[in-house]
Amino acid sequence: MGDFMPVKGSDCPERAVAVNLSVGDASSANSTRTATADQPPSVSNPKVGRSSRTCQFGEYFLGGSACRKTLSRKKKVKVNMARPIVTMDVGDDGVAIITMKNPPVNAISGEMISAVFAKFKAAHSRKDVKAIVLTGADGKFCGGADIRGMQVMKSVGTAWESGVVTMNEIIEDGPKPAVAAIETFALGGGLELAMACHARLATPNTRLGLPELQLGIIPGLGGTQRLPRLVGVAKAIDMMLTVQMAPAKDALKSGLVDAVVPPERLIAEARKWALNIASGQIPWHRSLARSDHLGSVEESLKIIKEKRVEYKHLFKNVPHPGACLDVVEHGLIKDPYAATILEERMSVELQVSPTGKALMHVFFSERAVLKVPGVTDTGLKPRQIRSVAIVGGGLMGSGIATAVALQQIPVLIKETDTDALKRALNTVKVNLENRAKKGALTQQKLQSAISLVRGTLDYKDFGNVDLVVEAAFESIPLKQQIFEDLERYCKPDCILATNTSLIDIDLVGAKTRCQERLAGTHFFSPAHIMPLLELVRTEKTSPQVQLDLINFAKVIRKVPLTVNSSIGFAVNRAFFSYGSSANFLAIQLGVDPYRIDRILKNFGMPVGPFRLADMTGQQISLATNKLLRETFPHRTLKMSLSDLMVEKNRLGEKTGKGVYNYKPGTRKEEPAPELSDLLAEARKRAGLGADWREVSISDEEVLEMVLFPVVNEACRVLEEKVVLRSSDLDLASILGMGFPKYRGGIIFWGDSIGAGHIHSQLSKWFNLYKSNGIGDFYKPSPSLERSASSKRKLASIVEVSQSRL
Ligand SMILES: C[C@H](O)CC(=O)SCCNC(=O)CCNC(=O)[C@H](O)C(C)(C)COP(=O)(O)OP(=O)(O)OC[C@H]1O[C@@H](n2cnc3c(N)ncnc32)[C@H](O)[C@@H]1OP(=O)(O)O
Repeated sequence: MGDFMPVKGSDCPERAVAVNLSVGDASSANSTRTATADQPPSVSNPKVGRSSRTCQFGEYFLGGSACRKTLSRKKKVKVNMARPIVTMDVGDDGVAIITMKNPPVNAISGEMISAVFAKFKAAHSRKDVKAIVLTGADGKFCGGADIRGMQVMKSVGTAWESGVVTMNEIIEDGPKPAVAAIETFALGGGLELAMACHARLATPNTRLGLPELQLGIIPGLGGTQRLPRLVGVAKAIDMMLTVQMAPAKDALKSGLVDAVVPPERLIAEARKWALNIASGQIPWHRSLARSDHLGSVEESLKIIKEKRVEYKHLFKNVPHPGACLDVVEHGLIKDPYAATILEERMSVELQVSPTGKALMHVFFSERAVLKVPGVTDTGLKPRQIRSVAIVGGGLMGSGIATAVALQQIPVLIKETDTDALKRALNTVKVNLENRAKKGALTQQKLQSAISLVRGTLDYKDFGNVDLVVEAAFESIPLKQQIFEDLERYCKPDCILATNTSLIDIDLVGAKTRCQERLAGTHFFSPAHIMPLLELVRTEKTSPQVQLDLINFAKVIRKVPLTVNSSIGFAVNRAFFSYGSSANFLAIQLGVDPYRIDRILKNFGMPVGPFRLADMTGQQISLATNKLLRETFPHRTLKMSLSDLMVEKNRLGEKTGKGVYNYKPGTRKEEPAPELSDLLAEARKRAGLGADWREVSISDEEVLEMVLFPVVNEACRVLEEKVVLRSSDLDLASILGMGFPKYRGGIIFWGDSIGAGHIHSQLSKWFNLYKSNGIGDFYKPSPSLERSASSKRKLASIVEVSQSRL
């Protein structure tokens, strides 16, 4: 623990940035203070002091009037405008309890923080107050700054009005000790407030962290400076960069909290602690002044350098992790006080950056997807699924069984013969063991999970299961037969689901009577790893069954995406052109497939289209393509390269050869020397004669030619209301296809480019290549066309229609 070392901000000669301090209307903010610092480290496009509109501290957290005006113009943004309340009660013992209340998570708006500061000032000026306890209402401390407010913020502004200076002065440098009494969570700005207090007490169920980086920003209320000084540089960086939320007991161990106490004693203990600081029995720590967790500057810089290497993968295409480390470094080399001011500036700059906007959009998309009008808002209670049966133990079936067993739910796999059954059970066992090796479950849980997986060759064992997931081949007659059998053998309230990735559920269940308990559960491969689960409903699927499946998805740690039944559902439908457009570029235009993959990877996709086809299997890519060509004959391209690959038994990873070659026993791809011959043969078969010439095309256009058709089809998915809202499709593209999260999802990205540009490029390629026999592949969809001509966002194509559900 560091000794008490008063930090008087204005005494420090190094603080060079003039900061005009004025916080809202209610605070102490009439004072001005001059602080100094060197130039801020820059983020990708630093514009501090150059933007057009002033950002006031109150606006930053959605309290300012300008921000309210922005909101009232944007009526569609749903914001909780209930006024936050901050109360202060002074006890006979001389402790002022300041309580933040802003349901549901006590988020910090401008109004709220101004009120907190005002209460601190009031407590400081009252003679009967000896010490202060800061806490949150309703059993929660604070979930951080109000993200809605940050989301609608448009520009940084010219004149800077800092809030962190006020916080430093009023809380940390204030004349009376303050203790944070923390329950449930202290996150982001919440933890920053707590760290500015002189001690922190938490209940055992509390989680603490600075998760700002998940939003594309960095902490902005001193977190990058105080956290390293409380827990050490390495741990602080790990926590911020990996968005870790430390449980109370770990926080105690690392020094982030001073004591863990039961909830019923939290306030009483915090009062005592605060009084003991006031009376000098406990040291009066000011976090910014501490150095007991820091080594020498050289040691700290070495750690930062190593962390830049360790987390290199997080820095690709985004500015915020680098900015975070820059500010930490700045505070270690220079002055932590000045660094808090730089940190706050950069945090706000990042808030208006494309990455910030995209990641905040994803934050709310993740929450919106759980809300299904007519299902989750009806007061129905989900029924628990206590046992599951899977029909078919192939790659998907065994993956699904693994996902279920991982959560300690009994699972029964049905196969058609003993050998297939043995293979399936063994695959599940190996999957589970691999998860255990990665730390996902303990040895005890592993043994228990393995014991919960059983096999059968007979539907007679299905009598008691609550859910059946059919994971057989993609054959309509086969699936129809299975569902007839299931209806016969399963109990009357058993949910019957199919894992088809493409076929309309109505078609699968055409011969089934119990339509209300029929649904699709479309897992993505590998099913025990991929987080998305498309829950496909028909007109007849009952709300109860939908709710049960949403709940089941959460239990098995999947994100449930409700979609209306249609060919390919949301993800496969929107992305079916991903591979076929790449195929067209490679065969018809002569673009090197490896270059195409590289361009897509640089953009942020986990793998390019050719590597993806090798991964899923060329046969599967071909089968999917065939089905889609039957459904959308005018706009589905033939996958001539996949066709050839299958013919030559180059099925991808599993045969060690595909578009790439693979060393036996590895998944590491290498360029295949024979590819150019294969491409030549594919061209010949496509009727491209001796006069064929490759086309010179920029990387940017390659990227657009692969991804704009995806946006185009995604518009159709919205138009047809396959998904409930555009943010659902954004999330689906991220979780199902690995579309880069920091680009906000396929529609959000399309809107960031603009419907006009996408439309004009597609129209150009449509006219240029229509003679190549590719039909309407590049033709803009009517909804894209309308968005372009009306200059409306693509996201507005689908409106959530409660009445329809
Ligand atoms: C200056 C500072 O450094 C900047 C910051 O502080 S940025 C903010 C940093 N904080 C965060 O990133 C934490 C974000 N929130 C969370 O992780 C989780 O919401 C939580 C752990 C606090 C609570 O989780 P949980 O109980 O599961 O509730 P959850 O469903 O996530 O949230 C409840 C509601 O609160 C909203 N909410 C949560 N945190 C919010 C926040 N910081 N701002 C605005 N709304 C928030 C959610 O959108 C949701 O709204 P809805 O009911 O309309 O969908």
